[in-house]
Formats: sequence, C-alpha cells, structure tokens
Amino acid sequence: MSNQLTPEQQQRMEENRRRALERRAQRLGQAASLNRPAFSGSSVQSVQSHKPFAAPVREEPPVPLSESNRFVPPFKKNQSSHTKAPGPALISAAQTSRGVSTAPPPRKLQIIDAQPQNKGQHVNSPVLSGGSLAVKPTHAQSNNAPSSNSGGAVGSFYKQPSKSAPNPEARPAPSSFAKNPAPAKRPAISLRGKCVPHTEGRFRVEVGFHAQLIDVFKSIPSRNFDPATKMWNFSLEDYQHLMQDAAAIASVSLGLLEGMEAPDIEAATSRARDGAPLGALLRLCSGWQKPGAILQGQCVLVSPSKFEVDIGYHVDVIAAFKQMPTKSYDMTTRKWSFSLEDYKPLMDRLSGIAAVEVEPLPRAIIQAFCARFQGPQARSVDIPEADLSNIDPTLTTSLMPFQRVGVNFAVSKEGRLLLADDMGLGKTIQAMCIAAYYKSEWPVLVVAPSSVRFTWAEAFRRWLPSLEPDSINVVVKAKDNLRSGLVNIISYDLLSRIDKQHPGNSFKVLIMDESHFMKNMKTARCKAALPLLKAAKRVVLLSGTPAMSRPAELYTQILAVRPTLYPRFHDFGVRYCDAKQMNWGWDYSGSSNLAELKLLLEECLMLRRLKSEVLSQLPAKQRKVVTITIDGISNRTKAALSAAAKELAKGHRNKTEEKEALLVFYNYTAEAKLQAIMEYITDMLECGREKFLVFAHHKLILDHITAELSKKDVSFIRIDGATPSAERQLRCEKFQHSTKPYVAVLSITAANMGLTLHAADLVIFAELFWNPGVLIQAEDRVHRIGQTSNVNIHYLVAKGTADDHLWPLIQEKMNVLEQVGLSESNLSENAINSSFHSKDPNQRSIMEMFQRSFTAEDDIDESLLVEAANEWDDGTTPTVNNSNNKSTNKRSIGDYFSR
Ligand SMILES: Nc1ncnc2c1ncn2[C@@H]1O[C@H](COP(=O)(O)OP(=O)(O)OP(=O)(O)O)[C@@H](O)[C@H]1O
Repeated sequence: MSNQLTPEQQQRMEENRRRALERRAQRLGQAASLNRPAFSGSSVQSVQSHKPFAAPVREEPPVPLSESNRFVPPFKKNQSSHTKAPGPALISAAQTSRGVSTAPPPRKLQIIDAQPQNKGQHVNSPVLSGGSLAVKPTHAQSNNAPSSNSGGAVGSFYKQPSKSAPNPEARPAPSSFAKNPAPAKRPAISLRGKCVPHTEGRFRVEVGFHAQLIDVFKSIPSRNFDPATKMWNFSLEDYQHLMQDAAAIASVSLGLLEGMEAPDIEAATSRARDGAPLGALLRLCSGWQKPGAILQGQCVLVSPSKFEVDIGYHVDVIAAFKQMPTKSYDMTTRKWSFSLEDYKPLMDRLSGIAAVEVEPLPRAIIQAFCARFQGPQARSVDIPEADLSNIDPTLTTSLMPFQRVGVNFAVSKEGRLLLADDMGLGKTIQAMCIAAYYKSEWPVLVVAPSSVRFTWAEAFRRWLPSLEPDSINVVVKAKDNLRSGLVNIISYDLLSRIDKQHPGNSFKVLIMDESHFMKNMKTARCKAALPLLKAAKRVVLLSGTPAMSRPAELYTQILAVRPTLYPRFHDFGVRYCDAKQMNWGWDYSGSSNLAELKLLLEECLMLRRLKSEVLSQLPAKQRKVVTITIDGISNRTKAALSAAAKELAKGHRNKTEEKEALLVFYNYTAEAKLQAIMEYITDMLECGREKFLVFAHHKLILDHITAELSKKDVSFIRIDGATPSAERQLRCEKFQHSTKPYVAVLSITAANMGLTLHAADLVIFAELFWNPGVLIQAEDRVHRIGQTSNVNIHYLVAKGTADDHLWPLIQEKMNVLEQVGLSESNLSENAINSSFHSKDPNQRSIMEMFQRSFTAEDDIDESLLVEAANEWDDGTTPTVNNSNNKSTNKRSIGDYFSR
C-alpha cells in the first residue's frame, strides 16, 4: 500500500492541524483567564515532587462555576462537602479532601513514564509512534494488524482502534502502578486534562489528543463523543473505571472531577509488588522484537503462578535459565518453566542476548496476574463471602454450596462475569441471586432465547417471591415497553427489533442467557445486544457452552464482560486463535495457547464447573419445567383450543364423552405446541447439547420433529409404535455409539421401556402424558446403570392448553410415587412451577376430570391411545360430540374408548 498522501488528504490534515491549534490556543486562553495552569505538555512536573497515587502536588485554584452549571454529585458520601461549600465557587478536589469531606484524600492521577516524550512534541499529535517492529510469522503479527473490521465476525464489537492509531504495544508501557519508580527513569507528563461536569449524570474530559487515552475512552461503555466540542463525555457510573484506566497511561494526568471520590487506584494496584511493579512488567510487552534474531521463543503462562519459555536450544539462553532460582525443567516436554517472580529478571537477561527474541507474556496476562509476580507471599486471596442478607431467603437458602461460590465470585468481580457452568447446574438461580444482590440498580433486563422467556419469568416468581407478579415484564412484541417491569425479559430476536438507542432502554443490570448466541459479531443478535452491553454496569453472561468450536467465538463475550482486557480482536486472535495472514485477509479460525487463555478467563471473568466436579451436590435426576408459549399459533388452532377447553368445562353425560373431550383438548394442544417445541429443540442444538432424547406422543409432533431435524441435517433415530422390535436395538446402538450430535425422537407410549440410551443425559418431554409412571419409565432410558452424570429432564409445558391441567395432575401423582419410593426425585422440590397450581375452580374441576378419566384402574389401552392420536394426525378431526357429528368412514375418538 502506498504511503503517499493525496493533495486532498494533505489539505485535510493541514486543516485538522490548524483547527487543533486553534482549539488549544482557545483552551490556553480560557485557562489563563481562570488563572490556572493550562493543560500543556510543557508543564512537566518534578518527578521528585510526587509519588504515584500520593496526594496531589499541583494546587489548582477553585474553578469558578456559575449556579447553572454547578455539578451536584450523585453520591451521598460527598454531598455534604458540596452543600456546605461556601460561595458560588466549588472547592477543588484537594480542598475538599483537606477541609470538608470525610472521603479519603483525592489524588491527582499522575503517571510517570519510563521514557519521557520528545520535548516539544505537540499535545495534539499522537504521543508515541507505532515503532518499527519486525513482522514475523509467529510473533510479530500484531504489528501488521488489520483495521478494526478485519477481525472478521468480531472485529468491530467495541469500536477498535483504527489502523492509523499507534500501536499501544509499541509505546513505553505505563508505570503508574510502580510503588518505587527508579528516580533516573522518571518520565514527564506530556498531557494534562481534567474531568468536568457535563449534563446531568455525566462528566466530560477536557484534554488534548492522546491516542492511548482515546483507546481508554473507547473502552468505556457509556462513552459519547460530542462532535461540536470534540470532547468525550461519560456516565458518572464509569468515572472510577475511566480514571483507573487513564492512570495506566504514563504521560497523561487527569484532574479529578469535583466532588467525586478519588479513583481507587491503590486498591487496584496494591497487588503490584516492589520487585516487579506493574509498570515495569508492562514495559516488557513492547519493543521486544529484534530484527537480527536467529532464534525465537515465547513465554506462556502455564499455571496461575508459573510460566514456561518455549524456545529452541541456545547456550546463552540455557545459562540464563539456570540462574533463575525457581527454574524447573520438564524432561518430557523439554521445556523450562519458572515462577512468575522470576519473570522480569529472566526477561531482562534474555533481552540482552542479541540473537534471541522471546515474545513476552501478553499485557492482559500481566495485568490479570500482577499479584503473582510478587512472589509466594502475595498469592491470591480467597474470594470473600458476599452478604446476601437483603435477598429473598427462598432463594438464598436454596443455593447449593457451589452455587453460593458462584455468587461470591460474581460479587468479587463486581457483577461482571461469564458463568459457564455445565448445563443443568442452576445458572438461572445463580444469575437471579447475583442480579438480586444489585437490586438497588434495577430494573434488570434478561435477554434469553425466545423458547425460554417464560421459564425465566416463572423462575423469578418462584425464587424471588417478594417480587410483585406484575413487576415481571415479558416483552412479546417489538412495540412493547422494554422497561415496564422491575424484571424485564426479552428474546434476542425481539431485541434486534427494539430501539436500543432509546435513552430509556438502557439497563444497569443485564443477564444474557445462552450468551454464546452473541459469538458472531455479524449476527443481528449480537448487534442488538451491543448497545445494552456498553451501557450496563453489571453484566452476567450465562452459557454452558460459551465457545463450541474455536476460541474466536469467545471474543465478544470477553469483550462484553471486560472491554479493556483485549480491546483489539487482532491481538486476541494472534495469541489465542493462531491467526494467519492469508491472501484474502486474516484467518482466525485456529487455536493457540488455550491453557493460557483458560487461566486468563478464570482469573478475570469466567467461572465454569463441570457436573463431575459437583456431582455429590446434585440430585441424580433434575427435572425442570420449561414454560413455552403458543403465541404464534394460527387463529384456527386458537379457536379450536378454546372451543375444546369450553367443551370440557361443560358437564358431560358419560365418562366416554368426558374422555373424548379431554382427548380433543389434548390433541389440539399438540398442534398448538408444535412450533414452540421445535424452537426449543433448535435452541438446545444451538446451545451445544449434543445428544438428547425427545419424547412426544402425537405422530404429528414426532413427524414434525424428524422432518425439521432432517432439514437441519441433524442426525436422529426415531422409535415409535411402527418401529419393528429388531430395528429398535440397532437404532439405540447407533445413538449410543455415535460421536456426533444425535437426537433420539421417541414415542412416549412406544419407547418408554426396554431401551438403553444413557449416552445422553438430557431428556425433553415435548408433550405431557397423564400417567407419571410412563413418564418416569421414559426418563429412565438415560437414568440407569452406566450413567455417570446426573440427568436433566425438561418438561415443555404450554399455558392455555391441556398442559394447564395435565401438569398439576402429573405433579400430584409423582408426589405419591415419590412418597412410596417409586420416584427418585421429588418433582415438587425440583420442578415445581407455582403458576401451574391453578386456584381457578373451573380449572381445578377439569384437572379432576383428567384424574377421574385416566385413573390407574381405568387406564387406557396405550395402543388405542396411539391409534387415536394417529387418527388425529392423519387429518381426521374427531368431533367433540361424536354422537351428533360422526365422520362416516373414520371412527371418532369416542369409538376407541367405548368398550
Ligand atoms: N439450588 C437449587 N434448588 C432447587 N432446584 C434447583 C437449584 N438449582 C437449580 N435447580 C433446578 O435445576 C434445574 C436446572 O437449573 P437451570 O435451568 O438453572 O440450569 P442451567 O445451568 O441454566 O441449565 P441449562 O444450561 O441447561 O440452561 C431447574 O429446574 C432448577 O430449578
């Protein structure tokens, strides 16, 4: 690509430069008129005069503000200092700390650069250049990074630094975290700025251009750039976050916002150690390439406290290794590893060997594990127990020990995490508890696959009974209000049709269920979630399978939780996706350094427990009610369903008629659930459930599922009444031994016994059946000897259908079976769904009718039932009142039961 600028470009640059100079002159003029120092690169502070994070040394006179632009901070803690402040002018941060406020003394963020900027460098030009880094196939690819969008699917999640932006890796690393910077190396602050009140609830940063600072701005969720003033403004919520990140830029000093607490940089950096301050460690991340090197190697983190140097043989390298006190050589892998406390001394030695180039640990790793570089005395602290006393005891007392650990982890990460527990480990209850911990910041938004929206609503009702039922808002139409409830639940698909930019549509607490739905930045789902993620303070991502095939799929989720960890996808891709430059661009489909990635995720944002790890805490069978919706059904089915319900509510002359009416209702229920059932199965597949069983009763449903699976090219077996006995075993074997995703589509009545399918641990009941004994037998196709996991049973239950009556009936009968020891898990404990306990006397009587009609002693001949269902499926709709309106050539349902 040519470096020549066109005359047009040159003219534009010149104009920009002129404008920038004008702006700067204006600022200097304003500053002079306020009788205070201007933000200038020339006002270099004496390095002797301060320590990082010590009380400010630069005394700024009060900034006069008029009454109209007086800023009232939202934090009670400091408000007194303002309300008591005399006169129209606000007192400065320094004065506040000294005189009035009880808050800890605010500190001026002054950062020391190891390598001072060029004197005379203009504040409006990028402070540091990208450097001239050698591009090598393995290590130096990031210097050849593509522009923001070349990150493929994920390149533009949070706006990435543009190609022209200097590479932050190539700049001297900040030393803001140094406790005792070496005096000789202390740098100059080249750019000063300050935070001032903006509109209500926001502040802006008045500062000149600094590429690295712009990167920080762009990583702040609530950022907004005002083109008129050319200034960035942010929500006060992000103040601490921004100031902490800005503090890491050595050459920048930002004045505190009046009335705000000083950012807790000390806490963030207290882990940095004397021997290897973070700044010094971060400096190793840049400038490590050696154009003349003949041997290349790489440092890789291999445990939270150890790193390995992957490099070929070189006598000087081995000599350097041998001098390290914590050295360890693995004879099998032939690799040397060291404790992190030896990282800096070793890297210093290796950098002195001209022929050898060793890629350092990435910046993200250094920041995440900074405490571990301090040596054995500074190993990680236990995660503290979160105070859950303000949360409904129904929820907190039910948490299993590992779930409590999950909540503690989330709180220790300030409500931003990826909870990646194995399926069925209760991510829902943990997420609700985490959200409830931050209840003062509600309303909360839950984004979930559409098939489980109502299940979420039920879960909130069940576990947080103190919530008013009408405070739970399930958004079903694009024009519905997204914030009408305290708890709001919406599907990913609907989200993409709602105006997220609407100021009223942002949430501080966000739960994204099945967050791998966002794995591809290009999808509408991901784009829809983006503005919400940027604005949220607490982000709880839930997924049992955050990445299904490659690490690149994790990127958007990492960015959603920790935007500053890997702000550029390309850097992530080079380290963990084995990025390769092809003719057509970069290929990020590979994987590399996976063990290190796992360590990084676990340290910073991810918690994942496998069933095998917590098996002793789990019941052997875990049943779950999945509330599905039949909203999308045709008017014809809707009308038929309600006619069937009405017919059932009428008195009936005899038992046969009663049964017939019930079965008609049951049959129409099958029709109504068809679409939602398939939607749920599709979601399960998309969530990475590889092998599972789906039981249904109606041929209509079995046919529909198998047809749809064929269309999706998903392998399946089907066993129903028409499957010859010899064939059954073969099909089971096929399912058991297959290594690819497989679904077993089974008839409740024809495949509930005699089959072993324990290669799966998930059973979905697409339909209910009135005989719980049959259901338990069906469940036991996976829950049997040979099963090494606990099994999950999902019952799909649709409101407004026969399920309303069948489900309580099943629950009651299962409880009876459980009491006599015939059902292993207590359904009322594990799968209770209070809204299905109908108090409506009319519904109750229908349920009793079901109970009466299908009691054990009067059990229906299953084959007749199947035949009846088949008849229905064949398109002959039996009439409710068979005596008046009987089909001439087909028997009605009533015929099957009149004996
Ligand atoms: N502490 C608990 N006490 C009682 N029931 C629980 C508890 N934790 C989870 N469950 C039940 O276990 C079932 C599975 O929980 P949940 O659906 O939250 O799992 P999950 O991790 O989200 O699974 P998936 O990844 O399949 O969605 C649900 O019926 C839930 O109510």
